Amino acid sequence: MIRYLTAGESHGEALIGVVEGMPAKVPLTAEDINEHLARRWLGYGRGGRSKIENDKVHIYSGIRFSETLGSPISFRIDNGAYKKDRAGWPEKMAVDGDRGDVERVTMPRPGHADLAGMQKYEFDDIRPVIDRSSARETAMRVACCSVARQLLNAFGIHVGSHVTRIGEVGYDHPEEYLERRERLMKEGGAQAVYRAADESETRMLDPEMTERSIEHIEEAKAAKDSLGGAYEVIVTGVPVGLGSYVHWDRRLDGQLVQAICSIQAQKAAEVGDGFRNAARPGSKVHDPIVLDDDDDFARRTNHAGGIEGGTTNGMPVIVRGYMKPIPTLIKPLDSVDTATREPKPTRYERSDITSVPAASTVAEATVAYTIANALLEKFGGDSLPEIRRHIETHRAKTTD
Ligand SMILES: Cc1cc2nc3c(=O)[nH]c(=O)nc-3n(C[C@H](O)[C@H](O)[C@H](O)COP(=O)(O)O)c2cc1C
Ligand SMILES: C=C(O[C@@H]1CC(C(=O)O)=C[C@@H](OP(=O)(O)O)[C@H]1O)C(=O)O
Repeated sequence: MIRYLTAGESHGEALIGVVEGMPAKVPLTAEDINEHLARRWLGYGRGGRSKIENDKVHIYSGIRFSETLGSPISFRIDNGAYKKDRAGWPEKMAVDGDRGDVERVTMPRPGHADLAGMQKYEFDDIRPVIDRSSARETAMRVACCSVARQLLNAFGIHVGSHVTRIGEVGYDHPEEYLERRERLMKEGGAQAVYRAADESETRMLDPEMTERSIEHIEEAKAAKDSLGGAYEVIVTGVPVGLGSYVHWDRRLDGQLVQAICSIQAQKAAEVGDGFRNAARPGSKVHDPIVLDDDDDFARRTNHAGGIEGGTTNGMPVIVRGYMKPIPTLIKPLDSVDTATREPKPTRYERSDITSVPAASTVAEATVAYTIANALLEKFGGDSLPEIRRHIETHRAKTTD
């Protein structure tokens, strides 16, 4: 099993990550990771911080001559804001010494981790909560999960995503983007989907929807408000039989929903047409079993999102994520000063208007990690060649 840990405060010096359990001989370079770090900054609607950061990973261990060694892989990503912001972060986030005259933050923002976090850890200052709950952490998550993604790539399993909604602008039914998405998937799997989405400023597959979503973000900005949205993560090339129905925590659908909701501000997730299926009769939901041109089992449709009984059925895996609007608004919200208990409006310094395009790339990463572990659980081995032998034996069997 691959495990990872991230450490680091948003305005501290750097983010640190350690990935353990990665098999040996998987091709991996800093560039493979930096590509996805750059993609995480795509998307209209991000705030001032996006102009400051230039995320690049520094690899310390676990890789030699562009291949994994099977030993723990460790990374650092510097926080550009630490030095470039004029806020004095080296003093405010100092590891040594005492507080001195560093001011306490005492105005909690509704919707952020601020108040619950300070009550939980008994802080009289929100700063530590702001800094660790921040989605800045997702930069290191993307780095760690890109390692798992490399393992999947080696077996022709690809993960991609595209945004389906920003606030009020979005597709009402998957049919509206299905044709375009299917064509891309036929051409180049999930990779073709994410590359097409990356061309759009809001990571949408439809140019008209992109334009409308940009206008909507501008309207929200003018109204001093923020927006949420939705996206779809697709995995192509997935073998049959990952996950299981035999026990609750081995169900891959449950793990994938957690992979999405583990990301800051993601409040719902569905596998396949999950929400819509609840309102439809079984005859319009369950994907008919057919034989394809090679006499292999296939499905005529994919409302199940590639998973039945917690187990992959060979169709593309499809998971959708739903993000709430960003909690830091230019428009003040009602709150209470935790130091004086005086009701006061929140203060605004800097924030994204929306981060749905960024969240969709983080979701690719967490889904890749989940699928990579399911792959290792079934076909595990200590090196890429060993896993390949296990997969080939299985593929030969299932196509008999
Ligand atoms: C990529 C990304 C960027 C985000 N940017 C901001 C931001 O600029 N300002 C903000 O208040 N929240 C932002 N958030 C959301 C907060 O991190 C999140 O709402 C907060 O940690 C509380 O967690 P919860 O929403 O899961 O309850 C962002 C989330 C993601 C995924
Ligand atoms: C730094 C990132 O996102 C940050 C996530 C975030 C939050 O509250 O989650 C708040 C903002 O940070 P700041 O308050 O410094 O502007 C975002 O920019 C990033 O994605 O790398």
